[in-house]
Amino acid sequence: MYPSFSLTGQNLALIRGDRLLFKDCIFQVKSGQVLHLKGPNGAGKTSLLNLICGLIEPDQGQVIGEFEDVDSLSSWLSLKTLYLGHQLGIKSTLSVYENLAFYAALRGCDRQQIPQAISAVGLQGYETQLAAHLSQGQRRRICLARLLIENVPLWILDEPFVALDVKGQAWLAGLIEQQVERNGAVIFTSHQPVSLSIPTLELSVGV
Ligand SMILES: Nc1ncnc2c1ncn2[C@@H]1O[C@H](COP(=O)(O)OP(=O)(O)OP(=O)(O)O)[C@@H](O)[C@H]1O
Repeated sequence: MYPSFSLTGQNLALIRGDRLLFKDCIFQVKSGQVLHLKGPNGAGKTSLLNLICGLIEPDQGQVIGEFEDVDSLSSWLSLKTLYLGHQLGIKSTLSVYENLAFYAALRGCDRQQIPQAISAVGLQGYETQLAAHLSQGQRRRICLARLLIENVPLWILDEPFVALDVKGQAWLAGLIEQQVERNGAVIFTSHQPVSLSIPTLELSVGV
């Protein structure tokens, strides 16, 4: 079980280019919770995820974190968060295994978990295939295998269900539920309805 934590967005406003994407945006997600960000294309969901991760600064308001063991929110986020964005972060010239070994080394994780993770995402038999030669859904699965290798309490997932088949979507929903059972938290965006068997917080992003 992960130690308890919370992230709170207080009266956030964000301008990108010359457009106000959102203002007076308030949210809270605690360990053991799931937050689904909703809104039409261009509403600012990815921008809000970037803001929560500290990659961009709000024009107003702030994100406050409560957590143990780490002295600043930026340190906590870099150690305790896995952010899987639209860009999969997969290197085409590396194999499935090598892509995951790269992230395991980066995060100081045990490589021995990689074969099991590859199998769990349905890529057994593809270990030595270059990512360039895989389908979009299979490339997405490499990226999702990181959830099984990097043992962190907060998952931030931007459209994680895209390109997954029906079975893959159900598998990912189950993985999110397991993360919550471990006292982790998940913030995700999805244009598709997502059926989770646990209560889900929702936030509509936009002005
Ligand atoms: N660096 C930037 N400079 C200027 N405008 C930006 C920048 N980044 C994003 N935007 C604009 O902010 C708006 C919101 O983008 P964002 O990606 O956050 O939307 P979204 O809700 O995630 O959309 P989608 O559902 O299509 O993924 C868009 O109009 C986009 O063009």
